[in-house]
Amino acid sequence: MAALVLALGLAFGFLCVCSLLLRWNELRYRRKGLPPGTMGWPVFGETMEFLKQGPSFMKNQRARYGSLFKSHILGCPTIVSMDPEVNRYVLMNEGKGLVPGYPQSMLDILGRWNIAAVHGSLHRAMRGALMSLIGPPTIREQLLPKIDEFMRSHLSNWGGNTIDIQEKAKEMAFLSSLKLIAGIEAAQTSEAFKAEFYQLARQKITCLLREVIEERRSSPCDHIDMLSSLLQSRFQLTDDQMIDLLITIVYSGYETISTTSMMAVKYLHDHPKVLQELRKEHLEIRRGKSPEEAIDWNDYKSMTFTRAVIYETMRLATIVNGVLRKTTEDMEIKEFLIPKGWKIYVYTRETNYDHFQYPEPFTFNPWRWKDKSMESHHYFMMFGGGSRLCPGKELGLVQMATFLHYFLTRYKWEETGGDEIIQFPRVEAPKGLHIRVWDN
Ligand code: HEM
Repeated sequence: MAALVLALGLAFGFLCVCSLLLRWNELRYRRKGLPPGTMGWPVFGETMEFLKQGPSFMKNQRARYGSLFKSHILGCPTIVSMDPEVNRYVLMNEGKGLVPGYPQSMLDILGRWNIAAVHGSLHRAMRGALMSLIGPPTIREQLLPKIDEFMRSHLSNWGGNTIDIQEKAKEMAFLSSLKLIAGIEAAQTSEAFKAEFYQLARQKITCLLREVIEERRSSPCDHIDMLSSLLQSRFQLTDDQMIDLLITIVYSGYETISTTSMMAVKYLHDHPKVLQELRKEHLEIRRGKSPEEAIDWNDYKSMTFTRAVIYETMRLATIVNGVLRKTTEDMEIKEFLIPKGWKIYVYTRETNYDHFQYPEPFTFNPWRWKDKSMESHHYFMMFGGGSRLCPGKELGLVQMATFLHYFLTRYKWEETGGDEIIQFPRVEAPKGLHIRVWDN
């Protein structure tokens, strides 16, 4: 009996302490004008709930507090915005007291000069340098032929095998960017990079890139790749800035491109009509070409259904949940006051499933993108917006379209079955996505 009373007493005491802590944390962040919401536990906030429940946590909070609410997630007091108007305002007004708000862990990998860590005139200069490396004119003249060559070789000899398409898509994204940035193709060098990259070993990647830069300076050969463009660029970046820019290119494209490509293969497998129409588009392009002939810019531009399939994949799978900003001064948004130093999570995921914007939002329907105005719609934020609109958008699309071109024209496939795909915090197949492939 005494033990029972003691246990009940302890449980009661524990509940009292918990509710006091929660109450204390709410009071700590109570400020006039803040949006409604809860702040969770001291230090940890609501991070556990957010990571465990993911999108449901966001939806529940929205149901209780509206599209703009406060929380404490990922170590910071944060305003979560699921309001498309506010999201657009935040993205379009970077200069007015808003800067990127990514965690230190990400900056540690990408470096202090990475484009997401710099603002103002330095950001404009880095962006100018980056666009000259990966903008549409460079893709057309220099990058597309290399991407074509890479995809042909990467997608060879798959027929008759069972492969993990998640792994192949990751290799595709990583190795193609190495080829584009510094012409790295030798298996030995790319394997060295891959090992460090997969372990997020920034220091070693920096050393490897520094060696490549030194070699390039001492070698008399003419190279045509991003590194040589940077070395001759009018933007005159320092070696450290160049290295951070190159690392950012590899990291930014890696997960986005590989995951979208894997999910496109998944959705195409599950939707034979879409697959049929897409294959028709690609066979039509091949019809006028010899097997060894590369695809060119006009071929890419004619891939309108492919573009629609890629957009629909990115929308339905939600490859990017949102972007983070930090306030550098107190600011007013929609009659609320956001204190200096708070994060704003521009959470765009739910916009992808908006019934008005995308009727039957949970159906995979690439035809909805045939209406070209969808891509320039105010609420289309899958590539961000404003002065930080993804500079790799076109390059990413070209890489994925070329990958699909060779995959569909060369092969047929079926899933071996049983592989699980999770959607949050990021889209992945924890044990891989295995497919049996045979020649077309
Ligand atoms: C499916 C492919 C891709 C998706 C969905 C995507 C998405 C995004 C989004 C949402 C942003 C905005 C981030 C923000 O506002 O804080 C962004 C920025 C960025 N992306 Fe992409 N991206 C893709 C491919 C690429 C590729 C291939 C590259 C590089 C080659 C790239 C490089 C960058 C860079 C450097 C930024 C930062 C721009 C800045 O801060 O000015 N992205 N991307």
